[in-house]
Amino acid sequence: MLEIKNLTVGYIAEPVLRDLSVTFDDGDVVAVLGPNGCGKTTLLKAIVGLIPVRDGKVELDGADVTGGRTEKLAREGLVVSPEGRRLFGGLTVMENLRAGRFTGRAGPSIDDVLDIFPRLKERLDFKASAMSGGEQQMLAVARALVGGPRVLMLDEPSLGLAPKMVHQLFEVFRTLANDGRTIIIAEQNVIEATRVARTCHILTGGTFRFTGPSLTADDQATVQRTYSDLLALN
Ligand SMILES: Nc1ncnc2c1ncn2[C@@H]1O[C@H](COP(=O)(O)OP(=O)(O)OP(=O)(O)O)[C@@H](O)[C@H]1O
Repeated sequence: MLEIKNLTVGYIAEPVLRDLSVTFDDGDVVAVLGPNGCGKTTLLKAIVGLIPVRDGKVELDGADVTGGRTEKLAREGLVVSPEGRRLFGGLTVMENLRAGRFTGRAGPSIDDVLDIFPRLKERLDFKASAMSGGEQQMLAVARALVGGPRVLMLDEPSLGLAPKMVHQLFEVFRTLANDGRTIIIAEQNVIEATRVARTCHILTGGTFRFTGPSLTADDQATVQRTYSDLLALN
């Protein structure tokens, strides 16, 4: 279980996140929804120690991991697949996947992951930088998966993907959660995110303004309507 307690984070005087608290349960698929610049990336970065926490705590199974080293947290199972992919552009697909195993954690094998993304199987010797944006997105997720994450956080995974691919990728997230992983999807694509998530949080003004289930079509409509209403207010 990943718990965020009274988190305050910022870059300059004015914080981006203020006194934000949330619990991410094992095996849940969670959407963190919000408009450009609301702080979704900031939240994920703060969880994995990429930016300093001003106040509050990050706890993994009750242990305080606030401000931990990103690499060490990945070995403990907290992994972010960042927006903009951040792959090793000069390395091949296979080399990128091998690099993802640095965590030493048990998880899907490279072959397992290639079965999920057959497109990558056909491009194992391609340099990451020579692939399309969508293919790079798949590789970023695949590389995170071979690290055996317990909590996999994805920053805008739909970015640059064709709608059909977004749909397929989000179905993969649902499957991954079935074996106990927590999947946290930071997204602006509210329609796809609400379809796959079980819990949705809406982030505006530095904190979560709405939290709700996303299990039925009615729930999903409620989240989507609330999201539009909150955006209209800001
Ligand atoms: N390195 C930085 N230095 C100063 N301010 C920053 C920095 N990174 C982000 N910010 C600011 O923090 C706020 C939150 O940014 P963040 O990237 O977390 O938003 P986001 O919700 O992920 O947005 P998007 O959906 O556009 O990626 C924005 O106002 C942004 O300008």
